[in-house]
Amino acid sequence: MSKTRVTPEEALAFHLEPTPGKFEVTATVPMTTQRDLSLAYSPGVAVPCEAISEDPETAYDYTNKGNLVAVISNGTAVLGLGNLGALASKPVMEGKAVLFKRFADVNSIDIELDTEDTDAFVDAVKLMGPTFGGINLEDIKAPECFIIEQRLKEEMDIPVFHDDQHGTAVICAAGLLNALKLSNKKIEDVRIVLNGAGAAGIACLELLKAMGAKHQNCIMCDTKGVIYQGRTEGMNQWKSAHAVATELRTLEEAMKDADVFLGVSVKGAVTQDMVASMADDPVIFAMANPDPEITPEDAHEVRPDAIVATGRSDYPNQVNNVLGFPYLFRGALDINARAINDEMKIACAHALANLAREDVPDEVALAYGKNLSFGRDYIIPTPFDPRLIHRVPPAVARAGMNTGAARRPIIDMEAYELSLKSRMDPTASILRGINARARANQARMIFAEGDDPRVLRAAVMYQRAGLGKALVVGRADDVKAKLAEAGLEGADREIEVVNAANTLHLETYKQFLYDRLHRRGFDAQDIHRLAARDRHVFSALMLQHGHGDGLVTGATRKSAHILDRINHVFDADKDHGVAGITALLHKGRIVFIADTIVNEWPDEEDLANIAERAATVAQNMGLEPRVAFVSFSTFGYPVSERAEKMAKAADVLDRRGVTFEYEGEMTVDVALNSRAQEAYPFSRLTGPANILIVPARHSASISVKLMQEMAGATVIGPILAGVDGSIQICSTVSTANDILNMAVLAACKVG
Ligand SMILES: NC(=O)C1=CN([C@@H]2O[C@H](COP(=O)(O)OP(=O)(O)OC[C@H]3O[C@@H](n4cnc5c(N)ncnc54)[C@H](OP(=O)(O)O)[C@@H]3O)[C@@H](O)[C@H]2O)C=CC1
Ligand SMILES: CC(=O)C(=O)O
Ligand SMILES: [Mg+2]
Repeated sequence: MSKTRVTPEEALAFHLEPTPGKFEVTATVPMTTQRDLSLAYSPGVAVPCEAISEDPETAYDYTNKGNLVAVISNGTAVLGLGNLGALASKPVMEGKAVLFKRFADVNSIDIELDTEDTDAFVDAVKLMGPTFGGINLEDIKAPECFIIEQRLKEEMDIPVFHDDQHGTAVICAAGLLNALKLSNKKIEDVRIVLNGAGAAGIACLELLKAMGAKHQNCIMCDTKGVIYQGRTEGMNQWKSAHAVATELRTLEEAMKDADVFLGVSVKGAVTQDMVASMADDPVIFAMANPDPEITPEDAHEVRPDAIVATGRSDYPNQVNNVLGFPYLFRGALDINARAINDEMKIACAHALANLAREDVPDEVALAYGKNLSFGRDYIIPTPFDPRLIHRVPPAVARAGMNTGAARRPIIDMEAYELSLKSRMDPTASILRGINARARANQARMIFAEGDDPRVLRAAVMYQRAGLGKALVVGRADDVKAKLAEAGLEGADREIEVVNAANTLHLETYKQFLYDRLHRRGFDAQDIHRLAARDRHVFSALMLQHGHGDGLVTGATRKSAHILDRINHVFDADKDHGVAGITALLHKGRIVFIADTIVNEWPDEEDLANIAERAATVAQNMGLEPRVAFVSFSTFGYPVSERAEKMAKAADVLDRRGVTFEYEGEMTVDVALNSRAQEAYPFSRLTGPANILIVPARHSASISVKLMQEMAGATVIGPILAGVDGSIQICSTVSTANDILNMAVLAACKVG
């Protein structure tokens, strides 16, 4: 993994632009009309106020309390930079707030308290209790942080969690579980040296001991060296609890033959000589921020056998509490927890450790520019792993419910996990319904491109998810080798590998193709080549003959090429009413755009066909279709012959007597915005359109790609509709997950 260098200028510009700081507050309710104002403010607001006064628990229903966390600091231990004071800690606290939002959809606000007085700090936070669903304490130095957290926990009825203590401890434990697994060592046996006896250090050692590390095997150091029994200088009760009977006095002495070094102290506290003196296969977590106790380069130079982690995002193995606090709070908030207890933290550590041992999704590889698989450079999931949001909070919530921390236990855990998926990824809720249908259908899915690792992984996922049988077209030895390379050794035995050499049907396929193509310029030799050597044609022939129920292809070749090949076997063209429909998912909304693949320049009859196809797809995906024929004019103004066909397409549908809603022609804003639609009371649309029929393929392509690039919309499709066989064509940039989604669509026969 290459180091991403950030210059000081870039860092300042990032915080300055586009507006100073890192977030703003936006309203979730309409605030436009007089009526909105009457509801949001006086007099309407009085009603929830009285309801909460009568029953305080309803604050979780009528206010944002249940999803609002305060990140609170006094700036006495800002990262590893020391006591910079409350104001200077604000960039870190704003940063934590946006991490809460980005990774777990927790709303969060930073609060910097200008005091080093423990009582004043506790009083201030306590008084804020009604506002928040949880309190995340941050960068408060030890030992005051222990007193502050303890008192607030006792005196408040919402989770109070000092991130530098417990967030760090959870991640450190998760990473260590996996690092020890890789170096074949047991936590009960290893000698651990921890440098930095502050907030993070004390909590890390406490959790590791709760998970099996032996007191006598753990040496803790601070600025004065080893914390041994009998030491008096620079001590406090929290350090004393970890003092051991030992002759060792310095970090250097302690490091000799140690199996594990954990650094939560300051930059450069560890030397190469110290690392060189460690036991075989040493584990080094240099977690000080922003600069570690020793860089991975320096550690590896003297100990190539070391497993090294840091707190930074620009090295492999980022052991940083960003993997913990968003998900711990998500799980805790979702059960309206009274506290985050040890069981919830340990459940979080195990969920993280287990996730790192699983196959890594392509989205993660794309974000990091590298394929990751469990090993010395990947012992802990990366922050951009999309599975974290639906794997970690349920583990935390379950542990909270089992230990009495929940005010409102979750009844249906499966539904909860699905809601977490859709919370961060709007595709998930739509895919949920069709996934269930696909599972019920148990379709035999043909994956045409068995030489592509993404396709192979999608095929294995399809089968392992219980969606049906995966039939992979490819060479058996190649499939086996590529699966092993992708970390799926032996999975070739689960799927069925099919090819022209092992099928019993090649002659039947060839005869079919010959009958279809011999008057279109194909001789017997061409037919043999197509049937036996072209996997798209071969796969289409399998589907045509009922030797599979659906087909997914397109990951390796452009869609025009694929469509041409499929047309050798099926009538997948404009003249047979086939259309390509692309679903765009953005901000919890789904809009279909058509035609994105088949009709280059459709006339009004074609446009009406496309609308019918798109309506069927929408219905098959559980939506009530509302079609808008879009252009640059609305109901004849401005006048242009280019827009005429869009208005005429609606007339064609009138004649056909279709039963879904449609209207046109109109501009995209009128189509999508109910307020803009108010200017056209005669319109037959009862709400914003969810299907946009565009004038030509180029406008479809431009719209889809613009939404994808500018707005970050999720794209599904193009979904091929109207073919006499369930075929889906994915794109060459598809991830394994995208390919799996297309297989699910094919299994549901949405087209
Ligand atoms: N990767 C991650 O996720 C996280 C990393 N951290 C990092 O851990 C470090 C400590 O944070 P935190 O615990 O909150 O801070 P604290 O101020 O609570 O504790 C700092 C501790 O480090 C010790 N220390 C300072 N300098 C040295 C040194 N040269 N050698 C040995 N010990 C030293 C101090 O010793 P003494 O008691 O003698 O003063 C103190 O015990 C920071 O660098 C922070 O960025 C923290 C949280 C999360
Ligand atoms: C990561 C973090 O919380 C710290 O370094 O303080
Ligand atoms: Mg911190």
